[in-house]
Amino acid sequence: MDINKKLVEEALKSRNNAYAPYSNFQVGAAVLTEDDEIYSGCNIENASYTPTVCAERVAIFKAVYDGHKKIKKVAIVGKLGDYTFPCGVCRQVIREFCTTDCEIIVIKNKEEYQTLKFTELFPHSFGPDSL
Ligand SMILES: O=c1ccn([C@H]2C[C@H](O)[C@@H](CO)O2)c(=O)[nH]1
Ligand SMILES: [Zn+2]
Repeated sequence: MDINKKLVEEALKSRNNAYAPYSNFQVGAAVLTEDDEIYSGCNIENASYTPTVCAERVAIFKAVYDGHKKIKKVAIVGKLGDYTFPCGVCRQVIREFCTTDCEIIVIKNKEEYQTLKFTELFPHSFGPDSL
């Protein structure tokens, strides 16, 4: 199966695991590491609100914990039928671990998704090489 399609399916599946009783906005994400492993995540909210973690960061942190520090694709699905783009905090976290040609896949549903370059989404960023 086409890898983008596989990431779309994993993100959609992960969305079902969202813990989002406060916003009722369920999000799923799937990332592809440089060595072709897939890690997925969902958003996990909190009664105190600020500890909430987005789906993208859950997926990325799982990958990094397992030793995969380079990510070449990130797929995201929020409200079905709409494109959901990563929030600012997640863009910065993606920036930390992305490859130079990293792609973002935003998903409307199983059949409709679009791909964009991460640098298009987050130009002029501050990253590890800025220090
Ligand atoms: O790209 C996004 C945008 C929002 N959220 C989550 C955070 C919160 O739980 C809910 C509403 O903002 O959606 C994500 O997981 N990823
Ligand atoms: Zn986020």
